[in-house]
Amino acid sequence: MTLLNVSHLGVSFYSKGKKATKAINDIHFTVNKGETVALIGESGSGKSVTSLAIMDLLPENGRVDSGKVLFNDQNLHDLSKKEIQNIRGKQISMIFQDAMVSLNPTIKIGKQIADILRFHSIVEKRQLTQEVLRLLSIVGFLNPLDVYHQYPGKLSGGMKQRALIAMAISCKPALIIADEPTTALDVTIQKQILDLLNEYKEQTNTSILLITHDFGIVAENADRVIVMYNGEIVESADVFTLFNNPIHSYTKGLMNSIPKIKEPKAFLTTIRDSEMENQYYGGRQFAPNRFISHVEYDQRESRLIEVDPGHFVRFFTN
Ligand SMILES: Nc1ncnc2c1ncn2[C@@H]1O[C@H](COP(=O)(O)OP(=O)(O)OP(=O)(O)O)[C@@H](O)[C@H]1O
Repeated sequence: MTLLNVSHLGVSFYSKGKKATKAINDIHFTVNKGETVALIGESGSGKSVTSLAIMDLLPENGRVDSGKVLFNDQNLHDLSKKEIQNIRGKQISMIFQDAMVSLNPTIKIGKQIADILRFHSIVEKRQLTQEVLRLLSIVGFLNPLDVYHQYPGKLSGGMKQRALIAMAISCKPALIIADEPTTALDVTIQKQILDLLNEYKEQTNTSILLITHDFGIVAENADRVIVMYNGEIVESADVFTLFNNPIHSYTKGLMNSIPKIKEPKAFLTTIRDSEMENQYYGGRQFAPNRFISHVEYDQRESRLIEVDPGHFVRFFTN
C-alpha cells in the first residue's frame, strides 16, 4: 500500500540577479507501508533537496516549481503551515546526519523528547517522564534516567543518534526520513544504529526513506533503491535487481567506486570515464551522461522507462 507518492517533483533555487538553477527535476517515486526506500547519489545529486521539498522545509530561496507530494493521498504542498507542522514530527519525522543540528545543546535530552510529546499531545502530562524513559530504553540506553538528565554535549556521537531516533519515533510516525543518519559515526556504531532503525521498522511497519551515498548501507538496509545523478533519477529498482543487474552506466560506475579493501586508495572514489562509455542499452541512449554537454542536454527530453517490471532507467526520448 502506497504511503508516499512523489510525482514529477522539481525544485529550483533563486538568487538576486542570477538565472534560477534547477536542483532537482522530474523526481518520481513511491514509498509503500513498511518499506525502506534508499535515495543514493554523489554529493550534490539532489538527495537532501528532495527530502526537504517533501517536508516543505526548503530554504527561502528554494521553490517547488512542479509536481506533487502525496502522503496518504493528501498533497502536502496544499496544506497550510499549521497543518504541515502537525504532520512533521508526528506522522513524518526526520533524522539528520549531524545530531547537533537537531538537538538543542542547552536543553536536557529528556526535556527535548518530552517537548515533542507535549507539542503533539501524545500522552497525558503525568505520563510524560515515564514515556520518555520508555523511549530511551527502546533505543538501547541501559541507563535511561541518566540520559534523561544529560545535555546533548555530554553524549558520544552514537548516543546522540540514539537520542535522535528516540525523538523521531516518539510520535509513532508512519514515515521516517533518515538523511545520512550514520555518516558521522564509525562503522561498528553505524551498524548498531541502522540495526536499531530496522528492528523498529520491522516491529511497527514504519516506512523509511533512507538518504545515503553508501552502497554498502543500501545493500543491507533498503528494499528499493533510487539512484540520483545531477538532480534526476537515473535508475530505480528493488535492491536485489539493482545489485544484480544494474543497467545505467552511471549506476555501474557508482557501484564500481565502492572502496575495495585490496585496491590502492587513490583508485577508489571516482567514477572512471571508461565505465560511462557504454551509453546505449537496447538501442536507447542513457540520460544524462557526462559525454553530453549541458547545452545539448537542455535541448533533449528524457524520461524513466520501465525496462522490466519495477525496474526503471532514464533514457533520452529524442
Ligand atoms: N540553499 C541553496 N541555494 C542554492 N542552491 C542549493 C541550495 N541548497 C542546495 N542547492 C543545490 O541543489 C543541488 C542539490 O543539493 P543537495 O544538497 O540536495 O545534494 P545531496 O545529494 O544531498 O548532496 P550531499 O550528499 O552533499 O548532501 C546542488 O547543486 C546544490 O548546490
